[in-house]
Amino acid sequence: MAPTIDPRAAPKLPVHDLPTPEPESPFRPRKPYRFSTLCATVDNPDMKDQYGSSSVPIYQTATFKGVSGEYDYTRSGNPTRSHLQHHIAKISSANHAFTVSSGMAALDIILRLLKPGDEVIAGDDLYGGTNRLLTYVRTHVGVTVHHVDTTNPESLHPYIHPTKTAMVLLESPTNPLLKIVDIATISRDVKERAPNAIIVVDNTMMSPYLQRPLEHGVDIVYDSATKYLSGHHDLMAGVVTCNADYIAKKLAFIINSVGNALTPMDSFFLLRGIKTLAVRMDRQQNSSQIVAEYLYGLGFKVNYPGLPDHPGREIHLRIADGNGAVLSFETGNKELSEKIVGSTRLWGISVSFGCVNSLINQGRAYHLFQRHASIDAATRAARGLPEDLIRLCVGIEDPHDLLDDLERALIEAGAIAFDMYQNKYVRVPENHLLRTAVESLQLDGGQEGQREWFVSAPGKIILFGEHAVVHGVTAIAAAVDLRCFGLATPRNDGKVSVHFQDLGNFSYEWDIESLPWDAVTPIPPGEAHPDELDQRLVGALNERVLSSIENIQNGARGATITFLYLYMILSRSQYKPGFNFTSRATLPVGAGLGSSASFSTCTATACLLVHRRISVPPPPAPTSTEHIHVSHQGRRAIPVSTADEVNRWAFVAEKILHGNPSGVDNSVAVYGGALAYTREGFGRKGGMEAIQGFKSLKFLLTNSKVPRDTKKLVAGVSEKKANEPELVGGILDAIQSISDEAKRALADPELSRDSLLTALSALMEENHKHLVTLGVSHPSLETIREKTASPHGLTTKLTGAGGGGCAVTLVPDDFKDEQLQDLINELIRENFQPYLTSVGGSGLGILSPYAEHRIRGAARGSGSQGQAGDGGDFAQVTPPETPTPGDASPQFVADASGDLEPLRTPFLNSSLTELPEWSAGLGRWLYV
Ligand SMILES: Nc1ncnc2c1ncn2[C@@H]1O[C@H](COP(=O)(O)OP(=O)(O)O)[C@@H](O)[C@H]1O
Ligand SMILES: C[C@@](O)(CCOP(=O)(O)O)CC(=O)O
Repeated sequence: MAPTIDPRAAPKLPVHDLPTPEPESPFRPRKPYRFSTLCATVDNPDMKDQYGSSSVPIYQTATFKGVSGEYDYTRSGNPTRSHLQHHIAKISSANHAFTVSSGMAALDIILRLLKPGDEVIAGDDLYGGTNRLLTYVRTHVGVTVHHVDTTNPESLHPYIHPTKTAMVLLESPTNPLLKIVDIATISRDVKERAPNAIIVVDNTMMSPYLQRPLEHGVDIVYDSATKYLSGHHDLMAGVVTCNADYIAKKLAFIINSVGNALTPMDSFFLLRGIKTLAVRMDRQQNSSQIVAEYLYGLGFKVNYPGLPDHPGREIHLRIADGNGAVLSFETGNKELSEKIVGSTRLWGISVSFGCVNSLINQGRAYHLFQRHASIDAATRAARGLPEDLIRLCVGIEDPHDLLDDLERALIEAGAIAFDMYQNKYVRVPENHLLRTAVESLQLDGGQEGQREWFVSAPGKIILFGEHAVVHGVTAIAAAVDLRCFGLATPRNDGKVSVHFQDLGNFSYEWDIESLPWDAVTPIPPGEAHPDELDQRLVGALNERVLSSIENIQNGARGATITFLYLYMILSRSQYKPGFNFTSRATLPVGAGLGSSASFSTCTATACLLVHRRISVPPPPAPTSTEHIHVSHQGRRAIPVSTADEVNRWAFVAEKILHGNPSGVDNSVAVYGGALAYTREGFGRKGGMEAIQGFKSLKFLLTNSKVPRDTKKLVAGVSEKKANEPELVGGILDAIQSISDEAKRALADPELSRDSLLTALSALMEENHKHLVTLGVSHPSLETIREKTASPHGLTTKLTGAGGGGCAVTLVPDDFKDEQLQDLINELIRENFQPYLTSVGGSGLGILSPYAEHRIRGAARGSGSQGQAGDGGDFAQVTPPETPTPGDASPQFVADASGDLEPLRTPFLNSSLTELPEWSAGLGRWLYV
């Protein structure tokens, strides 16, 4: 999308006296400088600096000595302010300029020209502050105010009185609806009918660069210089300009009497800001055009004069030189608008506009920030200020980043979704039911019945805070490049089945109707699961479903109950789809790397998808503006609301497997990256915070291969806490300080890499000792610590629940590859299982269900086909133990239709080393 505004094409070049180049020859007329040159050139021949300073000095003084000088008292005059006012007059085509303490102060000075009995005609889409002051003047001064639709010049005619009409207040474009007012025609009409009326224009939205109303017959122009003129939201100022000497005299008298002229310091800063007005505005309005066209292309109602069908565009083109950098759009739904505004990151939620940073706000934000607080709801409605209106004030950031951020917010809020037929994002219909219908139509191709869903989620390492996190302490954890995969394959024979290849190849199937439906209270879509598990359902599953399976091991029992619990509680009475759920992981199971959470996340996602309680918009397909979407290539294509829903249900699954989980593991499995996680309800502020700076760290994970049970270890620590509250309380506090310190160190840009690694090593050492005191270490873990410490000098701590499982070793940047290989070999000789892993990668992934995103034929084979996927950093030293391949247990019966499912066979057949690459090669993965 090319910017459509070329500032050089601006047709009008105002003629200014100062400064102008000398004529090139007596025959060639003087050529006026262009606007940006005028802006940057602060030059007043009548006020040459005694030292030739290039920047106007700040005369920070209240008084001036002597009796004959030009200045005596800063309220009445100050050299810094004089320079500024001269400069503003020059760029505004004005004979006179005044600067006061704010935009409202400027209007106040102007309104003081009125006297009792006067009549004012004003627009009906005015800034709330203007409205408030007008109301005050009306009630306290005895002035009559007529609000009319100034977009139609004729609507003023009935109110123009030859003698009584004293002032006409206009603004174009209006804020925030960007309505265009023909200030030239209105000025002419008013002058013809009421020659003494003063026509005033608020020019803040345009600035003198884009519009100089004095050139169109207006008498007074005012600007809130807090906006574009200064440009950085670092000062408040107002500007008043005019041509007529008699008006200027009155204004000067009022400003001096009131005493609100701009201070020397603010005058200096405003003068500095003005020098860059043109360049800022060029960039801001070019980006605005791009943003406006993007939103318009999505089908939103967009208010921006740069759009071809904007009402009054012809008039605007006549009176202005550009379209400005404020636009607004409507979503059709107030709550949706609130979500969009709340989901942006780069666009700041703030009042005002004209700053180099982009801002966003909306109906409710107007109330919150009192932007339009002085217009009550009824008046707002009457004046057509829609509650769902979102105003965008575009700054100088890279427009691609602005679009990226806006697009992500629109996706997250559910305002746009991918349309596979058009191969692009489109606006989602306002009606949610309709939206869901469209999604299911898109996903199912209009057919009833199921499709295959392939999902995956990462394991995690906890660097600091395991166990303590269960009791409300902050843990610091990150996703690892080892994942669990889950495949839901439809069945048409009224059965549901599971196949857990990593758990002794366990598989089983049930007639759906034979499940204990009498023991379940399904939770309707949109409702949350209660904090406590439904023990009636857990009991029924254990006693009536699992008891008939012979020799089922604990791991498979837990996984089966987890699956069936979610399957049943998420069902709706009429809709109990049959399918097989198969899981496999490149993660070692039960080793402290969060296999249970990644399994829980896959199970929850599969059940939610199959029950149609979540759906996925595919990522944008390649377009000519590819660079704009670069951050969405497969990533962040799953809306946060969907991720939140999965996370809630993955936590329920973790409760079934773990008893009392903290929620850190499933949060990492769903959101990926690295987080500081604090559980709610323990006095500290709960929640998650993304942690940067983790991804570049290198870790060696070593599986001790000693099996252990997280549920028992977590319960053991709780028991110790109950028996020895002081000891455990002290340890919890100490671990909290460790996590806090680690967080600080990771976020500290000043800290050198060496110091960071040293700090993290020391904190890991300390955290491990506390875990030893809590009784969750194991001799095998201590052996790994010794082997890595001597002679290699590396720091190792247990990670996860301990009691065996895994240890994590921080590998410094300068640690030699050969030495690392020696260490790895030594650990393998000791019968440990090392993995070199990168951290901080993607969270939940769903293979795009859209045919366009699948690679044909990829499912049939296994191994390295298609492009490498997200697991690119994966560097497994030795594959984790491959579960013994065996035949499916006798109970397992393939799909009754006899069809070979497209993905299931290759999924089961690919080796663990091939699995990441094979799955990545199937097509496009969508990530949280
Ligand atoms: N790939 C998988 N397939 C089925 N169940 C799994 C899988 N991975 C983990 N689980 C479930 O999670 C349990 C392991 O949980 P846990 O002891 O907490 O280990 P971890 O530390 O790896 O999370 C297993 O016994 C099983 O019930
Ligand atoms: C011990 C704990 O902090 C982490 C458990 O991790 P894992 O099950 O060992 O992967 C428990 C929890 O946070 O739920």
